[in-house]
Amino acid sequence: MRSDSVTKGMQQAPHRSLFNALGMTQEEMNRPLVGIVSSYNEIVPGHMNLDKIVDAVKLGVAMAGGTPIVFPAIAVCDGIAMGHQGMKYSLVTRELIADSTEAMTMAHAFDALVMIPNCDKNVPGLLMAAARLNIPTIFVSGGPMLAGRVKGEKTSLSSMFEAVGAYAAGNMSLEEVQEYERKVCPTCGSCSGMYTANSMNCLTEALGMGLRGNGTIPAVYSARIQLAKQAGMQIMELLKKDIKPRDIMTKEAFMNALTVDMALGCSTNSMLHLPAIAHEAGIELEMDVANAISAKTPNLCHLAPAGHTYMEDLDEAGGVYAVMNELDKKGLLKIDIITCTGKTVAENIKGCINKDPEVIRPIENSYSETGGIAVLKGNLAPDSCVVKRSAVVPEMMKHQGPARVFDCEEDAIEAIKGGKIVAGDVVVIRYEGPKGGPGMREMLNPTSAIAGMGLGSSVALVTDGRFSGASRGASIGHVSPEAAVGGNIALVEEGDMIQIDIMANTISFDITEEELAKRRANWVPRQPRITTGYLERYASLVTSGNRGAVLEVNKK
Ligand SMILES: CC(C)(O)[C@@H](O)C(=O)O
Ligand SMILES: [Mg+2]
Repeated sequence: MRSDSVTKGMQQAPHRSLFNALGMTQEEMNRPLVGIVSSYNEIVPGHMNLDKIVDAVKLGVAMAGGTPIVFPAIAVCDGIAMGHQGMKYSLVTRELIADSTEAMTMAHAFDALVMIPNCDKNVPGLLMAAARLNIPTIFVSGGPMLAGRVKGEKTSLSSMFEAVGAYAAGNMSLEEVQEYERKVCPTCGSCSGMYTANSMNCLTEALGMGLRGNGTIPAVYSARIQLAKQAGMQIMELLKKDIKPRDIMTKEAFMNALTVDMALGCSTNSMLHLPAIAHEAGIELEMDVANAISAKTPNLCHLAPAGHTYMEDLDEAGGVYAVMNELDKKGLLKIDIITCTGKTVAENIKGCINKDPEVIRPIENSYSETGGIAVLKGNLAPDSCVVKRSAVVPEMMKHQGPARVFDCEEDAIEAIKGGKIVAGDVVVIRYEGPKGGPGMREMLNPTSAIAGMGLGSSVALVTDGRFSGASRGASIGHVSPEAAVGGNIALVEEGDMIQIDIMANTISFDITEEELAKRRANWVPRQPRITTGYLERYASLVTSGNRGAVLEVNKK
């Protein structure tokens, strides 16, 4: 056992003295040491219940003969970090979570790990750590929040953000906004639409790293506690059989995850995180691959913000396995690959039928023949950009309009709220990329303002930053290369005509080669906005959005 190096032999007598200090018995020291990575804290609503999950996992591990040992991971609430400088510190925590988990695991020679994430960056951060460390690992998340209820209708956080836009446009009263404020987030858990946290928790199941229900069982259901106990017991099975993350997270598993992503209509952030996780597993996931999968995968779900169904509905309908079952009818998944259940995908999804065709469309009656996400390319984004196609209204699938250029999110918000953006405009927000921000801010405020002010069917937004899973409309993000490294998005000028064709996967602006060369010659790099601390180091190492914004030494 890996842990023998801290528990067995004469040289380890000092180590054992410290395990004694922890109150551990000799029996516990003799058993496999299972690290439980707890993302519990008191600021993230999606994490405030993780202490209960941790307790249940510990019980499961102990029941199956292991010694559970808890250590923490930090976690940011993107909702609370939204729309201010704090959002620069969100994506960047993904790397801190991965790195600190690596450090704790290596330092203490754990034999196996149970990862307990829930919100946006903890899921990919811990999946990255799992792929990097490659010791037996299983995931159990905290689970989604129940939907809120306003005026008898289910609702969620995306409507809350849009209510602010509606208020600014004079379309909603203060009392109504306050009612949303009180009611949209009624329980603990990750906010109840197909936002980033739930997208990533569902994809953990699709990747084979979490048990059935990991993505969908609501945080407040007792079934979530049972799932945690099962995960605790199952890690001991994985340890016995020596099934490791890279045995599970193969190229085929990532293809399955991308396929499920397209069917579920996941957050565009999945297009950052899946390549980053794959990179840790030694697999390079190109954006072109995502597009090829999107081209042949029907979109089956329209959860909020694309529609009016929520995670609790998806769970009732049969969850991720039921979606996979639909996809399997057209042979869209690799089903003979191993998962954390110790079984293949085929064995896992057998008999998991779709119980609600309103929530999971049958494959022969999909929302669209192609997937929820589209990757676009053209002179505005030579290395690609992404859009949640399933949340774009038909009128905006093809759009042409003048560029309205802003060099930061705040300036764009001021213009939108000030009524300076009109129907037809294409709002360009740049210098918000991984290096430029730094930290690639997630911009739910401008997209919600556009939607809430009734401009969703006439205004597009293009950025080298990123979006929330709660963003809808023609919100096109991750433009690569980003402005800060001199990408073409830095060369766009106010009034340039921009053409977007989402079904054709193209995005460009009208400019001659000569004019583009002239603008490039005149372009002067911006001074970094932040020159101290973690963000300075992050900006110096981060790659572009199309590479998953992974950190790399001495590379662009
Ligand atoms: C606040 C949200 C909704 O969680 C957002 O951060 C997302 O990415 O989906
Ligand atoms: Mg987010």
